[in-house]
This record gives sequence, C-alpha cells and structure tokens, in this order.
Amino acid sequence: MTQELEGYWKSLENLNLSKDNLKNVNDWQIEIDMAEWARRLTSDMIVILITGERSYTMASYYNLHSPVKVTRSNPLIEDLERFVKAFSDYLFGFHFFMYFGYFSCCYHLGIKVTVKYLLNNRDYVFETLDNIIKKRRKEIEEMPVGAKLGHDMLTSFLIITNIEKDMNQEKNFSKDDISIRPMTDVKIRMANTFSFLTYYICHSPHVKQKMIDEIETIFPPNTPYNLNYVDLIKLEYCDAVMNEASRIMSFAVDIPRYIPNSCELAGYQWEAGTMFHMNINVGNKVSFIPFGGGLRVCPGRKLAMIELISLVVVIFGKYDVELVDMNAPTQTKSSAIIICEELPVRIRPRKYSL
Ligand code: HEM
Repeated sequence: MTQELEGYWKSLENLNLSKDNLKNVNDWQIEIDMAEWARRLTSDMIVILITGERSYTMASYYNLHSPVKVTRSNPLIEDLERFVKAFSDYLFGFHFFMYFGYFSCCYHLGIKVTVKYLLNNRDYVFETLDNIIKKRRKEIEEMPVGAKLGHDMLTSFLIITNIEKDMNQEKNFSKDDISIRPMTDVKIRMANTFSFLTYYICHSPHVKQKMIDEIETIFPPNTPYNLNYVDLIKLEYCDAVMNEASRIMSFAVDIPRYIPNSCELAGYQWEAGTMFHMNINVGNKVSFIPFGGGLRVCPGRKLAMIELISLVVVIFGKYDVELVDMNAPTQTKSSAIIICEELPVRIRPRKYSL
C-alpha cells in the first residue's frame, strides 16, 4: 500500500516535469498535504484490516489532482471522497451531542443547522456500514460448507456473533456494536497522530536525524526489507518520539465517563447518571494518556503504534520531509478531539533510500 502511495506521488510530480528534466528516477520533489494523504492511507489500511477488501481512497484522491485517472476494480464504497469526509465529520460531530442539550440542538439557530448536517451524515455512515455488513453476511451465508473464510475482523465478528445469536436469540451484530468502531474513527485517529508527529519532527531536525539513524540500523539503506513486528519493535527511539508527540498533542481531548450508580470520588459524593469529562490535553501536560485508561483503555493501541511506526519507517526512511512553511502553526479543528486539517509538506526521495 505504501508503494501504491509512492506511485501516486511520483506520478503527480511527473506531471510537472518533462522526462528530460528528470536526471534520474529519484530526482524529484513534490509539495503535498500530508494530513489529507495520511487520512486516505490509514483509511485504506483500516478498511483492508477490517473487511479484507480494498477501498482505494488514495486512488480517488489522486484522481482529484491528476488529469490522468486511475481506475481500481471492485471498490467497496461508491463515493470514496464522501466516505473519508463523512467518517471524519462523524467523529468530530458526535461531541456536539455531548455538549449541547436537546433544546440548543433543536432551536439554537447557529447550532441546529450543524446538527441537521451531522444527523444526515450519521445516517450515511451507518448506512454505509450496514451495507458492508449485509454484503459480508450474505457472502458467508452463500459459501459452500467447508469453504475457507477470510481472516478479516468483520468475518470473525460475524461468525462469533452468529454463534452467540444461536445461543441467545436477542444478540445480533450491528453497526452500533463496539467492534465496528475501528471502521468509524481509528483511521482518522491514526492519520492525525501521524500528522502531528510529522509536524513536530520537522521542527526538530536533530530528532529527525536520530530517528533516521535508528531506522537505518534496522533497515539498512538500499536493501530490500519487510516490515515485520520483530524488527519494528527494535525501533525504541522512534517509539519514544511517537509517544512524546502524542503527549504534546493528544488527539483525544475529552475522555468521558458515566456513572450508573452514585459513588464517592475525590472526596465528593456524585449522583447516579453523572457524566464526567476529563480533559487530557490541556490541564496536565505531564500525563501520557493518548489512548485513555482503565477498563475502557483503547484495545487497538498496540496495533496503532505498530502501524504508525511502519509509516515512520516508510516515509522518513525513504524521503526527506520538510514543512513548506516552518513558521505556520498547526492547522487544527478542535472539539473533544483535535483534527489536523492541513499539513503542507515538501518531500523528495532521500539520497540513500531504503
Ligand atoms: C493512533 C491511533 C488511536 C488513538 C489515538 C486511539 C485513542 C483511543 C481513545 C482515547 C479511546 C478512549 C479510551 C477511554 O475511554 O479511556 C479509544 C477507544 C477505543 N479504541 Fe482506540 N485509538 C487508536 C487506534 C485504535 C485502533 C487501531 C483500534 C482497533 C483496530 C482502536 C479501537 C478502539 C476501541 C474498540 C475503543 C473503545 C474501547 C471501549 O470503549 O472499551 N483504536 N481509542
């Protein structure tokens, strides 16, 4: 998938240069919006992890910028640009309903228009997820007995919940189930974490160099490599840098907790039904909780870190990445989460690429 991404970048740059201007295949550079590409890359990664099928959101973004279009067969989702935006807005928007009461959502002029959009957007997201689930359920039902099933998360969940359903008629699997959560928002979480990481690394050249040195000890330049777990966890410095970037700019700002029963907390008595909102980004900069904590801690945190380190190896190991404007602040949109809207960077293949 990262090769596919590099292909799009190269091809976009080739549009700007005549072949004679290219001294060799590695002699090019391009300005891109890393935040947008990261959203598509993580989107394609997560869709394949969950469904075992490709969604080609990178291809659709490439087509927006290139007069020469690529066609990819069997797209799982029809309008891929809408798909990426809808999931981002869904994640950003549900906090509206946590902060504003029923009256504001229905009657406040400034809010009700956004609320209407968010509800329509939610319907689109749920319908898209429903269609994916229905399609897979049908495929499983129609499979001949003894046929090999896919290893993707959705197939596994459907099989497990079907077994449970047989045992307990009330249980069924739907888009509301927690297990579909990775599809709804984690691609946006990973893309944001990577964008903020890129921003901070570009502002600390010595840190960037140390990361590259570490990457080159595990994945020597000009040597074919496979990104495997055993090698990736050797990148301790890269891992530490990623943790530090997540601490400085945690994607989640508000971690909510609801108490069904009254209880005593921090010396106060709280009524049943109280909702707590913990601000993990602003108040306490010495804490490190980008993945939450306690019983509801993010179960995908290890997978997320491995995928993010893989991205660091591929992007920073192969390319010189620099911010187009070193003085520009991060372009963010905040609610209970912080979204990196735009990150213009200039990339070119490194002299000694992996
Ligand atoms: C950089 C990427 C990610 C970040 C920053 C992130 C962050 C978080 C945070 C802050 C929570 C709330 C935890 C709490 O309430 O204490 C959460 C929950 C969750 N995350 Fe992640 N996450 C990421 C990637 C993933 C991945 C890759 C998966 C699965 C493939 C995943 C699955 C989940 C699920 C299922 C929950 C709900 C857990 C529950 O409520 O019990 N996340 N995540």
